[in-house]
Amino acid sequence: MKNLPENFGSLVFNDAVMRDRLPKETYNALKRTMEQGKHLDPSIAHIVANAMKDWAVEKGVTHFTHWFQPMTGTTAEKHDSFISPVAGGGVIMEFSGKELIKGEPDASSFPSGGLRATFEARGYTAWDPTSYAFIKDDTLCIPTAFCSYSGEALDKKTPLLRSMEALNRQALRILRLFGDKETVHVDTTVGPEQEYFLVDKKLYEERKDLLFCGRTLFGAKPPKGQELDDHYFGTIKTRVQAFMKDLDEELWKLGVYAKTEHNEVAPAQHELAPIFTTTNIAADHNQLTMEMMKKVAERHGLTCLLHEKPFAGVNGSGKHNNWSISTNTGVNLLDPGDSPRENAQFLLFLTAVVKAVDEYQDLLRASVATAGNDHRLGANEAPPAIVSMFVGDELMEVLESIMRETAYESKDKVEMKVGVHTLPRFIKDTTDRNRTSPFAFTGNKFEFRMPGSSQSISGINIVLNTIAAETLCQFADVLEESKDFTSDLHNLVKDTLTSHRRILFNGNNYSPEWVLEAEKRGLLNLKTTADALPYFVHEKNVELFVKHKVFTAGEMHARYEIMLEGYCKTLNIEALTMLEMVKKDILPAVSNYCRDLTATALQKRQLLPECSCEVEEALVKRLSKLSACLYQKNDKLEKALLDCKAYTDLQELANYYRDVVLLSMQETRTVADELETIVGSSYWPYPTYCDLLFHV
Ligand SMILES: NC(=O)CC[C@H](N)C(=O)O
Repeated sequence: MKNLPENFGSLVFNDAVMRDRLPKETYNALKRTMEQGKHLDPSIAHIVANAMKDWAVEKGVTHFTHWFQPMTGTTAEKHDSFISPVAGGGVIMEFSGKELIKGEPDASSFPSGGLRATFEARGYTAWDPTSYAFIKDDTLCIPTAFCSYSGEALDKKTPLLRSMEALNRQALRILRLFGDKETVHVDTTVGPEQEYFLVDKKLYEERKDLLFCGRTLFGAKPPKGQELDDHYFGTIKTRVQAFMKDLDEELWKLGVYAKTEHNEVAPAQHELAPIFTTTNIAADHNQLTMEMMKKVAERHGLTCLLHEKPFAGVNGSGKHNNWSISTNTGVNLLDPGDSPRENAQFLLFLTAVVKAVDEYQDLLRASVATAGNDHRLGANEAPPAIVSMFVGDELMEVLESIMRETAYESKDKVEMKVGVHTLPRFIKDTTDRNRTSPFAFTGNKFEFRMPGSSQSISGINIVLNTIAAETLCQFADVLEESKDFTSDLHNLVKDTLTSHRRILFNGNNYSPEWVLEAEKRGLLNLKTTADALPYFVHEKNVELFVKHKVFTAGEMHARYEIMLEGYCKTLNIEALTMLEMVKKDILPAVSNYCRDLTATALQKRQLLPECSCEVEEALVKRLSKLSACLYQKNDKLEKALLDCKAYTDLQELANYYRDVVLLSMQETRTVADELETIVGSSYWPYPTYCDLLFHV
């Protein structure tokens, strides 16, 4: 792209465009709404809408859409053209303030967890002025929140905005205690690292499992996997490089700060990391990034797989959520700073997060619970299902010295007093990394490594923002009553860290010893989605979200139901795909191979009766045995699926899928994968792992 700075955000109705095209008062009013969350005066909406339309039409746009994020995890849009008939049979292009502010898509066909009955179709989309409008596929897209007629959130954006507001309220209370009078707004920021696989589109289309499920349900291990670590940061192949270049350009035009791209550990796996930005914008941008990855891949004859575990035996894909808290004046509140005051404030925020992660480990686990992520967590470089927090050895030593009130083992052996002493400089520059940790402090932010690659980041950040808001709120309640701030602050940090020390773990999260140790510490180990989701609606968690006005109890129960249903439906589709692949493709392929082997042996005998047919005989015998076994396993899976009908309770059904259906699928796969290693290549009905992973 020529002249990148000039073309960056060329498809976004951003600040520069608004300043240029809006009357001064309108611009200022809109800015106040964006920066301070102030209510938008409807009278200015019309002026904004008109300016947006003129700008878009100049760029060849004919349609607009409210762009929203229903509970499907993807985005939704309904296109309307700008045309409005005029006398004489012509049209003019129009876009009203009303159309900008509010849309009325049919809400009944989106998951609502019982919040909407099918006949109650009405739902509303409402403009989110904090995220810029943009042009995609010649359509003006207005980022919007989506709610039901009675106001319940039916999307991921509404509660995300509410959670950001909750955190803002509580963080400001803390800042005031430290004498900060300037900050008017506190936001969380996120930089989500997006992992993905690229496979050849033609090969992809030959596999029903990839088409229907986004992951391979079968596939024997290829002779080479990722054991040589030669793909990680390796030279990028020409075709992939061309894809990345195109992708960057598309994203830059949309104002997405695409920054780092590299090969990941598994063959055919890659990563894109953007520069961090305000959380709701980061969430919108991540959705756009995933959409663009898929679209741009198509142009290059590739398919982008965003599933958490498309291939067994190699790394899965995560979305590491780099989360921080910062003020409107640009101060990162998770940066230790240099003075005792900054350090004290940092330690208080850090402690709030430690307490939040410990007390709400169940919610964090539930926020990343999907059928796809179950395959990833705890395997091949992904963190395990046990939530713990890494702070690095140096910071841990400081925290220990605060907890024990003993001297910190530095040159001058100081006893660390919060608010009095200065943190050692290297805390700020820490470069420690712990790839096995689910939640790692990385110098000035937290990297939550559990989220799956296909997930919207909204859900996890709703949880992060709200749990941090809660612990900050508790701290503010105590400190606002304090008569001796420094001493009370020190004690608060010390006592809180001591009570929540169990969540801090710097070691290897993969070791079997950690599982036992974590159990001793009383940490949860929720291995599957079916285990984790019920925690979402535990009393303390419902209380939390209701208290901070992020969810109503009804909205939470609806979401629990949607997530459970999603889990069951995903497994059902996977099991049905498996049945079909075995019956229609794998068994017939084995049969064809056997038939040819038999014919060869018979013909050989006819030609030369004394000639050995040992190979054909041995193969036919082995294949017949294995295919009979596959037939039985498939039958068992089919019966297991039929038995699902007996369950009317959704949680029980999810448990059944976890305990019976998944197990049965695994048994089927084992036999089929063994067959794949024996059947001749030209007979096998699908491209193999070898083809998929090494042929881009
Ligand atoms: N290099 C890495 O950070 C690997 C991460 C791994 N792919 C995951 O699933 O989280």
